[in-house]
Order: sequence, then C-alpha cells, then structure tokens
Amino acid sequence: MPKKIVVALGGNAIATKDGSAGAQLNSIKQTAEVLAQFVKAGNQLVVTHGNGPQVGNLLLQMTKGQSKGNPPMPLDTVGAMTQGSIGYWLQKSLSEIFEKENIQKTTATIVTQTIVDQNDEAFHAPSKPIGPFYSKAKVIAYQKEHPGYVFAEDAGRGYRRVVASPRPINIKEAPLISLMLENGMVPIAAGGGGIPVIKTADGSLTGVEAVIDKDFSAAKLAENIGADELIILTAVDYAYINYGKSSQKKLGEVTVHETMEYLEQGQFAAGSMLPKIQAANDFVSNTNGQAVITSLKNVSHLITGRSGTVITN
Ligand SMILES: Nc1ncnc2c1ncn2[C@@H]1O[C@H](COP(=O)(O)OP(=O)(O)O)[C@@H](O)[C@H]1O
Ligand SMILES: NC(=O)OP(=O)(O)O
Repeated sequence: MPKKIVVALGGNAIATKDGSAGAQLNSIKQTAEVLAQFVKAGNQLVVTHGNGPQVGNLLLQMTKGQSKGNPPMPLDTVGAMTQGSIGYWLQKSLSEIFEKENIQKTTATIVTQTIVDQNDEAFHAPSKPIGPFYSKAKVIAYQKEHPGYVFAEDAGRGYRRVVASPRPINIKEAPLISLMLENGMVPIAAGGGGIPVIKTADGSLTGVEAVIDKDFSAAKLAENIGADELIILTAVDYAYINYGKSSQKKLGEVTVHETMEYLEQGQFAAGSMLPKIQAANDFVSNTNGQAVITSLKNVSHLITGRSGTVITN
C-alpha cells in the first residue's frame, strides 16, 4: 500500500573523499536513482538530508578567505547555503530521472527553518560533528588558532569540530511541504536539520549558531505532516548491539521499549547511531508510525518487503 514517507539521508552518504561539487553531484545522482524507487512504487516522498561534512567544509573555506569586510557567515546562514547546494544537486538529479523515465512528478527544494528553544541546554554543550576528521595532533594545532572551537572524538573515526545541536520543536514550513505532497510533488526539505531559529519575544524568528541533527528534524517533520514512515538511510544495513565486537548482533524488528533498554546499556554511539535511534523512537512514540534504519544499498529490499532495523510501538 502506498505510504507517506520521509527519508533522511546522511551527510556522509553525500560527501565523497573528493569534496568537489562534481564529485558530490555524482554521488547524489546515484542516491537519487535509489530514492526514485520510493516514488515509482507509488509512495508520497519527502527527502531530507544531512550537511555535517558540508557545513564544516564551507566554514573552513570561509575562514581561510576572510577579511574585515568579508567575514565568515554565521552557522544559520552557512546551514541555509548547504540546503541550497545539496538541495540543488538532489533536485537536479531527481528531476532528470523523472523526465527520463516519464514519471509525472516535480521536485523542489524548500529553504526550511527549524524552530528550537533558546534555553535548550545543548547551546552550552556542543555535540554535533561538522567538517573533516582530524588527528589529535591537528586538533591541538587548530585549537591554538581558534581557541573557541570544541573538538570531540567521532565514533572511533577521528576527531571533528563539534557545535551546538538543539532539538527541533517545529518545522516552520511543514504546512507548505504538506501542500506540495498533496499536489504530487517531491519536496526536498529540512536539509541539514533545517536552519536553526528561535522565536523572539515579538514572535519573529531569529537564526542561531547551531547545526540541528537531521535525524531529529526528519522525525519532527514526519510527525508534523502526518507521515506513515520515517526511513533513516546511512552507511550500515542495520543498527547493531555490541557494534564492532565479535558478539555484534543486528537488530531486525524491534519495539521502542526494546530499543530503550539497549539505549540504557549504551549500545549506540553518541553523535552517530544514538540520535538515529532516539529520532526513530520519538517518531514512533508520537505517531504510532513505523521507523526504519538501513543503508541506501538496502532500499530495494525495503521496497519489496521488510528489511533493515524496523522500529514499531
Ligand atoms: N550500534 C551501532 N550500530 C550500527 N552502527 C553504529 C552503531 N554505533 C555507531 N555506529 C556507526 O554509526 C554510523 C552512522 O552514523 P553517521 O555516520 O553519523 O550517520 P550519517 O549517515 O547520518 O552521516 C554507522 O556507519 C556506524 O559506523
Ligand atoms: N545536520 C546533520 O545532521 O548532518 P549529518 O547527517 O551530516 O551529521
């Protein structure tokens, strides 16, 4: 039965070792072929994506080229810029497939704002990894240059700069995204978790220095638009317990209750699998829908049957 699906794509699934626009576009072209399968199967689809590598890389480029009259942009603006660039690559790739395969769909990227709480504790505890991986020695050198920067170890893969990552409260453009779906479009929205904004006393929205986790924003967007399913696509086919150990065991069909127990045991690494499990649990608990965590290459199995880590109530 056709469903309303929100797919969240990992920023690391888009970024390539070669960070050029051409290389990222090529990688996204292959991703779009996979995403189009959801549409061909008759589903309503919203695509959201990460920007962790891209937002950090763009900031590095700006820092290098800065001058008094040409300062680096704040993180809300850099986030918006990556929504534009990654959205453009996705939109172009999906449109080309729709045209080539005569699929009666259009797609467009929505510059999306995500409302967060200005008192969120996360503003005092940077946790979201952005940009490239560094060695310990490089981190020490970097911190001399930029004393305000905070770095953290990222799931055994090296050190990365970390920034504040408050939880989304609401997706400002959710009603527009619903309208697009009702009119047969494929929205690309809440990229990079959405542009982080707070509500000020007069009710207006102001951008803040943060990068929101796209898994939490995808879950909130899925909730806001009444989606049936949240699908988080990353590098692994399943979430595992005892990950990386000889006793590693994949999680197939699990309940929120079971994942909560694994969570308490510390089975999921902070900054990588942990937010995915938490976001999936939030969506399932708040909506009674279903969440799936799997890899891009496993999507064909997902479309024909059940595959990956499937979380239900
Ligand atoms: N328990 C776990 N099960 C599966 N993967 C895990 C687990 N703990 C940590 N990971 C790591 O989390 C990664 C996914 O997180 P991340 O790379 O941040 O995702 P994204 O695709 O959103 O960029 C996996 O590729 C894996 O290396
Ligand atoms: N914003 C965000 O969550 O990006 P990644 O998925 O790349 O970490």
